[in-house]
Amino acid sequence: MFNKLKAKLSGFKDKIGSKIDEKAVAIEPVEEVVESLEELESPVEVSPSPEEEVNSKTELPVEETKPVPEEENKNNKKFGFAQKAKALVFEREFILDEDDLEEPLWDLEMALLESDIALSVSEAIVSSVKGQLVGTRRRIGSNTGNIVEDALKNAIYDVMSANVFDLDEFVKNAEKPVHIVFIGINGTGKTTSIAKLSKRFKDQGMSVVVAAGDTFRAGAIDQLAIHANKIGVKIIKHQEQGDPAAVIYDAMQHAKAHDVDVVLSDTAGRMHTNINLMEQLKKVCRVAPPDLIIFVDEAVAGNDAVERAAQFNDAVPISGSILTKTDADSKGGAAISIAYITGKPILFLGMGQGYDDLRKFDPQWFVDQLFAE
Ligand SMILES: Nc1nc2c(ncn2[C@@H]2O[C@H](COP(=O)(O)OP(=O)(O)OP(=O)(O)O)[C@@H](O)[C@H]2O)c(=O)[nH]1
Repeated sequence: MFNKLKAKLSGFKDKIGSKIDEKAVAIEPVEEVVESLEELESPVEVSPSPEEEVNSKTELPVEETKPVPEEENKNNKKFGFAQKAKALVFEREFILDEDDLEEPLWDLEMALLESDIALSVSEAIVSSVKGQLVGTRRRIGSNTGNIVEDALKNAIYDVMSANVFDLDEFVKNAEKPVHIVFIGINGTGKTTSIAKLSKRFKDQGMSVVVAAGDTFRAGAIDQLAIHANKIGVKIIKHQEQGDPAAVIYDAMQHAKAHDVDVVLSDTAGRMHTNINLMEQLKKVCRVAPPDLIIFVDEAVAGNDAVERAAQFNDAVPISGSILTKTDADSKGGAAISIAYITGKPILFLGMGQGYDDLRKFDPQWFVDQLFAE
């Protein structure tokens, strides 16, 4: 999972590491300067501490303070510089500045874009990483990997954690029946995700009905019926080519009459650009108002999935997304971008074809996966 993206992020860490090594080597000559300054220095008085200065000022009238001879003042300055340089070198620290980061950050942005992360999201990540690293003091020879990794983790976590909410908790606490409508294009795993969630809610002790609202594609009703049968939940269905709003309305009536907890409504796959089908979706939402609308798309579609999510969200405001086929996704771009672009959270990740291959989305878990050995 996300192997290509993992390799790219690790490349960025290495690049910053080499920058730091270069800078460490460049600092070495300063040590020689310090040594030669030390040879030059004649013993001089150390400048008084601020406390001594205050005391001396209170003890002596201002006019009695003697001016420091010019030669002695020079030595003091020299001494001050030598002290500072010594501190710099002996503590062997330096500060990362914008110049150090310019090239690696450019490479990072390219790597993120190549991983199908949307432009605005890549920019947000790069700007956050930059903000965290510029001005960071580093001890030469210390482990730089951690600060770079932490900066990347924070930046990715921030863009992925938009309005996170817990679907299980929502369903548990909402007035029943809870109605959830699933939308998206053909073949991305909508029906399979409905089946997975049916099992999840059933395993939590809730009663579930599925509504065969995809009356458009031949075989879609049978496909859902097979899943419902395997999982042991009721299906409400009409004839193919029937009105999806009518099927879903019936499913809600059935749920109310039989105290069913959750109604999961399938809908026909449709392109976000198909105005008639999008109008049909709005009708479904008017006739049987959903508590939640979940957009389903496949992670492997990358930027396309993110653009579709944004356009569906404009037509019927989605509550969140399920990204399927993450088990086959090496780039991770859709997963990283979708919540930031839509402002709606990822709810679950589909991670295989089995009913239990559904993972509740946790941005921290995702970010940790990206940096796992
Ligand atoms: N590897 C993998 N395959 C998945 C996942 N989710 C769904 N699939 C497979 O993707 C294919 C399409 O899934 P469906 O659930 O039929 O897709 P759909 O969106 O309902 O398609 P339509 O009925 O055409 O609208 C099936 O072969 C599923 O088994 C997943 O998380 N990982």
